[in-house]
Formats: sequence, C-alpha cells, structure tokens
Amino acid sequence: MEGFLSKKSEIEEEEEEYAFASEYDGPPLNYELPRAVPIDIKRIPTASIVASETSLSDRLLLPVVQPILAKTRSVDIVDSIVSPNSVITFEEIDGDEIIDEISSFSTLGFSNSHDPSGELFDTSGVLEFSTGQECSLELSGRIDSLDTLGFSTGSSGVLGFEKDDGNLECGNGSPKRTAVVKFRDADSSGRMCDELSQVESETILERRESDTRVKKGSCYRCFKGNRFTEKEVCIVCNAKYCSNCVLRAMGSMPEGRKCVPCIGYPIDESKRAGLGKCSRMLKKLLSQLEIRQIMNVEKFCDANQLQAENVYVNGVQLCQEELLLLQCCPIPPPKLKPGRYWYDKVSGLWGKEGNKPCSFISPHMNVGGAIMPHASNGNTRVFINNREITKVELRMLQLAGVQCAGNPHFWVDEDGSYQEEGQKNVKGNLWSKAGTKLVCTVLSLPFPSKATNLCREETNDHINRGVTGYPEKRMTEKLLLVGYSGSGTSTILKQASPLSCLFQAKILYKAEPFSEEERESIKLMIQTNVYRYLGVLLEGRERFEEESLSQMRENQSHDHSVTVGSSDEINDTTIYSIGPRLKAFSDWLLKVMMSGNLEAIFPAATREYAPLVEELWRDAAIQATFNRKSELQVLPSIASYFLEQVVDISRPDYEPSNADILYAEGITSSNGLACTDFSFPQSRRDGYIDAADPHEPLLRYQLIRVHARGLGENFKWLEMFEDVRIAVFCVDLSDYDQFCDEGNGVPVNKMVASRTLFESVISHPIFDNMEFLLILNKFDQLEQKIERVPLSQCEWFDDFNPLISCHRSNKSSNSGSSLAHQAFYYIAVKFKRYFYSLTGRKLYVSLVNGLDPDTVDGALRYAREIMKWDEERANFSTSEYSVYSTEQCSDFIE
Ligand SMILES: Nc1nc2c(ncn2[C@@H]2O[C@H](COP(=O)(O)OP(=O)(O)OP(=O)(O)O)[C@@H](O)[C@H]2O)c(=O)[nH]1
Ligand SMILES: [Mg+2]
Repeated sequence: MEGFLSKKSEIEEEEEEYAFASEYDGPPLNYELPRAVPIDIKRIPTASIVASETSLSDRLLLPVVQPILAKTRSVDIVDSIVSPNSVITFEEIDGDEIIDEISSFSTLGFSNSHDPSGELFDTSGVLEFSTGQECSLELSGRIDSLDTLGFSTGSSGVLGFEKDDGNLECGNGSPKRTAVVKFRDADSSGRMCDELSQVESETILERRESDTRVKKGSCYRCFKGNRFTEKEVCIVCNAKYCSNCVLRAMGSMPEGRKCVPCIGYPIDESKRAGLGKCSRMLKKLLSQLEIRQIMNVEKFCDANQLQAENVYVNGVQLCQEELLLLQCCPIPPPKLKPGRYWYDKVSGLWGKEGNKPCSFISPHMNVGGAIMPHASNGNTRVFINNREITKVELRMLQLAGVQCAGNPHFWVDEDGSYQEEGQKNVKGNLWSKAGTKLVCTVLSLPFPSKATNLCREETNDHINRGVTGYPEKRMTEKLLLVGYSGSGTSTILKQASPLSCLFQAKILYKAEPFSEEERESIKLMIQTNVYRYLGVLLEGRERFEEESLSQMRENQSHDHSVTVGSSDEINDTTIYSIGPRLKAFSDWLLKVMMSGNLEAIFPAATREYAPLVEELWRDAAIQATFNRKSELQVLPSIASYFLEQVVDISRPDYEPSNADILYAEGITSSNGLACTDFSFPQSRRDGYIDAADPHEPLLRYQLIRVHARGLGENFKWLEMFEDVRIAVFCVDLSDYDQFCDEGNGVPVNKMVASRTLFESVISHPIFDNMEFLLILNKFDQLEQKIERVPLSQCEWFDDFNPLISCHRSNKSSNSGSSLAHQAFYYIAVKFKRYFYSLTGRKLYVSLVNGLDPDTVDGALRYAREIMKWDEERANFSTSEYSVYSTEQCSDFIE
C-alpha cells in the first residue's frame, strides 16, 4: 500500500503520459459509456499479480484471451487473480453479456496497468515482470467501451472494479491457482456509470484539446521527436507513435495497427491499400510470427473490411454480393472506398458521383441502379450513354476530333466505338484516335488500356511498397510546366524524360529507350533542323556579302588612286562570296525554306546533297558567316552544336547520339502539349545516387508541358489542370535584350512578355493557393551575355546596380558573386516581388541550365521538396524550411 502512495507522483506522471497515448480523434464515440468508477486507492488490494520463479511468458495473453473474447461480449465487472504461468479463464456470469472485442480486453488489462515498483514492464499488452513482484492489475468496467483505456480517473489515477456489494473482491493470489476473471451483470454497477461518463467525456475533450497543443510531427504519446522520427500510424485515427511508444499505445493489435481506443472502429479508408503491409518499425520490434499474426488480422478481421452498405452505385446502396462482384471482377474499381459512385455499365466508365470519370472497370456488371443523367454533374448538354458529360470530357472529345456540335447523345461501347443516338452506323472509335491517349493522360481522364494496366500496376505497387508501410496517397504527382516561347520548356521536359537515363547513367529515372522507329523520325527531325540552320547561315551570308560589298564600294569611291578596271574585278568578291555551284544550292535551299516545304525534301536530300553540304560547310564564306552567328537573331543558340557536326548529320547513315536527341529542337510535340513521367527513389535527396537502393519504391511524377500558344483564348486550357500539384514557370534569363512582336507590330521586350504570361498564369483561379516554382533558365547564356549587354536593356531591370568587385570573374559561378549570379538574384527577387504583389504568397525560384541534366534534376527535386513542405506546412516554422533548402540546394532561392 505504502508503495502505491509513495509512488503517487510517478503514477500521475504515467497517467498523463498514457492519457495522451490513447488520444483519439477518430469516429464519434457513439457507444455506451463505461461502467467503472475511480476508487480510493486503499481499496484495491485485489486484482493482483504475483510472479513466481517462472514468469508469465512473453505474450502469453494474446492467444489465451482471443478465443474467449471471440465467444463473449460486453464484460461489466472483471475481478482477476492472475498468477504467473496460469491459464487465465473467463467466466461469464450473465449469459447475456458477451465481450465485444477480444483483443481490447487483453490490451485493456495490461496497457492500463501501473507499475508501482517500476520494474514491471508493459509492452504490447503483455506483462513482463520479474520474480516476486507484486502489482495491481487494473481493468476497467465494461469492455465494450474501449475508450475506457487510458483514462486516468480520480486522484489516484487508478481505475478499479466493484463487486455487487460495492467492495472489491480479493483473490487469494496463490501462484498455483488458476486465475479467474468473472463477468458480472452490467446493471449492478449502474451507479458508477454516470460518474464515469462524465469523467470520460471530460477526458475526451481534454485529449482533443491536448491534440491541438501537441507539436505536429512528434509522437502522440511521448510528444518527442519530429517529422523525421520513424513512426507507426494508427489506421483509424492517424495518431503517430514512435518506436518507444507504439507497442504501449497499440497493445497487442488484435485488429492490426490501431491505437487501443480505436479498436473496433472502421479504418481510415486512405489506409486500406496498406493493410497487412508491415512497416520497418514493427519488423524491428516484433517477432516474425507476431507480425504475421497482426498483419493477418489487420487485413482480414471484420472491423477492417469495406462494408457494402457504405457503397452506393448509381444512387443505390450495394448489397454484399454486389460489392463482392465489384471487388472480384477482372478490372475492379481502383481503391474502392465507402462513397457514392456512378457506373456506366455500357462503356465501363466509373467515377465518383458528381465528378468526371476516374477509371474504366469491367463493363456489364449488374451492380447498383441505372445511371443518372447528372451522375457526373456535367453541364455540357453532350451525353454519353445517358450521362451528361463534364467539360473536361467534352474537351477530350473535341481534341479527339469528335464532332460535338448540336448537343449530341453518343452511345459508346466498351471497346470505344461510338455512334450518335438514332443513327445506325458506328462513327469511329474514341480510343483508337491519335492523340487521345495523351490528351486523356494530361486531362486526368481514364484511358481504357491504361486503366487495366493501372490496376495491375497499382496492385504490384502496393506489394512492392509493403516494407515501408503505407503507400503514398497519390499515384502520380502532376507538375505543370509553362513558359514563354523559347524559354526552354521542351528541353527541361526532355531532361526529365526517361531518355536522359541513356546518357546519364547516374540518374535513376526509369528508362525506356527509343524504338528504332522513333529514332528514325528523330533523325529526320535533326536533319531537317540542321538544314534550316544552314539556311539561316546562307541568308546571313547573303546579307553579310551585300554589306561588305557596299562597304567596299563606299571605300572605293573615296579611294581615287585605284584604277577603275582592276577595282571592279576585285570588288566583286568578298570573304562572304561563294562559288556558282554552292550559290545554286544555296538559292535552292532558301527557296525550299521560303515555301515551308523543308520537311518534304527528306530523307532524299541526305542522299543527294550530303557532299554539297560538306563542301558548303567547309567553305570560308560560310565559316566567316558562322563566326558572326551572334548577329543572326533567328539562329537558336543550339544551332552551333548541330552545325559543327553538319557534315555527319547530313549523311544518310547518320545516327543521332543521345546528346543530339536531347539538344534537338522540336522533339516534343509542337501542338504545345507534351508530358513525361519520371520518378525519384523516395529517399534520394541529394547527390548520393550510388547509395540509393535500387529496390526502393519510386515516387512518380508527371511533368506536363503546355506551350504558351496552347493555353488557348483566356487561358481556358488551364482549367483542365485542376489536379496539378505544382506549377513550374520557366523564364529564359538571356531574354532581357531580346524583342518580339506580339502581333500588333510593336516590339516587346521578351522578358516583359514573359512576365505578362506569368501574370496571366498565376492569376488564373485554378492556381489559387497552388505552389509556384519559377525556373530561371539558360544561366550559361546569361553568363556570356551579361558581360557584353547590360541587364538594363530591359526596362523592367533598369535599377540593377551590381556590386563590382575588383576580383570579379564572371566564371566564378561558385562564389555566387559573379555578375551573372548577381543578375540572377536580382531577377529572382523581381519575380518574387511581382508574384507577392499579385498573390500575397511566396514564390520559389531555382536556377537552371536547361542543357545540364544535373541542374534540371535538381530543380525537379526541389519541386518535390516544395510539395512536401506544402503538405507539412502546418508542422514547421518558416525558418526550418529555409535552412533545409539552403543546405540542400544553394542555387535555389525561397
Ligand atoms: N544555351 C542554352 N540553351 C538552352 C538552354 N535551355 C534550352 N536551350 C535551348 O533553347 C532553345 C529553345 O528551347 P526549347 O526547350 O525548345 O524552348 P521551348 O520553351 O520549348 O520553346 P518553344 O520551342 O518555342 O516551344 C533550344 O534550342 C534549346 O536547346 C540552356 O539552359 N542553355
Ligand atoms: Mg521547344
């Protein structure tokens, strides 16, 4: 007794700790409140455990208690005398009362016990104690009220039990005696009920309050740790526990990873895919056998199953058979959760009520009711199989070339063949139209073949991800990439695409090399490009020739000492002049280019003209022109790379190298819409790629690039990107001295034009609250240019006042103080301020050289970090993430 009293403060401490462990913010508590009452500490000598030589073996209770609980329900009063090595039996006094939840009992008993001696350990609902120790085993009244657990009540902080006569029953505690746990009629302890319910309600409130006080990211039980501490999550209430607390908080886990108060409650549906997949943490804490047992119950116990009555299809509540049919069909709805769905039985389209379709499932199943016209909340007056389709679907149909004028009503079969209502002939097949797949992917609409693959992929995915616990909540994160023409978006897209793996082995993007056919078409494209660059050179040559001739003539007229006859001969040729054969070829090529038929001359041109191209390139006039390439505005910077290899490229046997493919213009679709999937291993944060585990699950991303041209009138295309996680805007740093014509004949500075586009994008309602990453691209060009051309060429940058250091070296890019770096910071700040003035939010900026895969990779990883911060925003102070990112990527500005 004294022991108890003297340890009072310790008990209280533990009580406090425990109260938090059982924190609960799961489903509403709608069951009967427990019938137990706080009692005076002096009155509990009863429920005691005495250990003998051979202690209760580890985890003895779970197998013992389970079969009993399976048969019984709702215990009211439990008196126990438990001795080591004993088999615990439970007696049902009143046949009507049965224990509700098996495991809760074992957990209840043990995780709530106190350890006055300080030597009794309580892990995962199992008692471990040393010889000769005595302690009280406190069990709360009714076991159907699982929430009794963890509530500290009364000054002693101990819950006790009352017998019929109001006294606690004392067992004799003999080590030899088999322990008996008696169940008593519920009513007899009725008077405790009110008192406790009050206590309990208060405690729940308290717990909820303390929930808001707890620092996010720390353990819900001990409040220690941060977001990086490994934690196990309750599959009902999402409470997170560190490895020290998890077993205490979750007890013996009779329904899997639920904290004790959540036992018996349905799981959080977002966790369904992770059921039965053990986490690393549990693997460290428990034996294989235990893990198998726990994961099995987690997956198969009744409480964790999807309930048919919670699923509605076309407005009708499903019965168990229908749910089974849905779950077991060849293409089931992915990640089915409780909810209301619509199902187009003809085409197999499936979606959430009021939303666009999300997948294709097996068609023709007799599940739920008939589809309703407003099932997906469409307002387009265009119908598919009696459902008014959504705006996005209409857009998809239009892009697929389906005539949608006149509010048609289509019948679409499971194979995609469609016809208009009232007409007999099939008009075509939706899914076989070129480009539909890309459009569907980008617009987040399902595509049939993919839907099937997706299901399989997903299943595998979950299996693969088993080791690390729950899967990510999304399959693929979408990033939208937009930029002013020529800013480098296609290059960035190419860098992110699987092909970069081909020449950059250290990048772990998933690779799928180009097929022969693809390589052939890329080859033609590069050859066409190089002819075009050549054409630009030839045009330039003509201009330079004319300029130098007129210069010469001017000089001549001043120089009277030269005789007329001889000067005529000399002045006809300049260093830019070419011979008649090359001149004829040049005229022909420029004519073809003017007619816009350059593509048509390939591949024949490579056979016929390769020798001429070689001759032309080696000609001094062309070389002289090439040396003045910076004066040729329309020649892209990348042209030099290709022109330097023009002799090889123009040959019929040319095979593009991976670098050629990367640098080539025009490989991504020119209609403005292109996307690529890439992935990162989960743990990869910086350059330690070699250390990355190749089996580690990958996080998948989809980079969608929309050309400024493709955004449509009033940027209506942007509406289609509602599920994008982050928008990436790309700016060409070297645009500051360039001008373009926006159609009204007035030249506009390209940097200003880029800012105007930026403004239109960020002010689109779809991007309200979305994170923006600004990529300042072509840093290499800025470095070259800024030495020659001041930044103030752009009116927006007229207040740029660089600090000129006497050691200034533009190439010292690492120092961060080169002129180009100062310009970069200045431009970044300009954009950040502009963004802030329009949105009141923060813009993330990263510096990129589009031709350098490392920097693109870095920027994409940075985008990923931003997404993570976005998710965990509430958890951290701003200073925390600033530090993190500056450490990670010095060229990124927040
Ligand atoms: N020097 C240099 N050139 C780059 C860089 N990034 C892209 N380029 C080149 O800039 C040109 C335009 O890049 P694109 O990626 O085609 O630009 P875009 O945003 O797709 O623009 P459009 O082609 O007009 O759609 C290409 O020739 C690229 O090779 C860079 O960081 N440095
Ligand atoms: Mg491009």
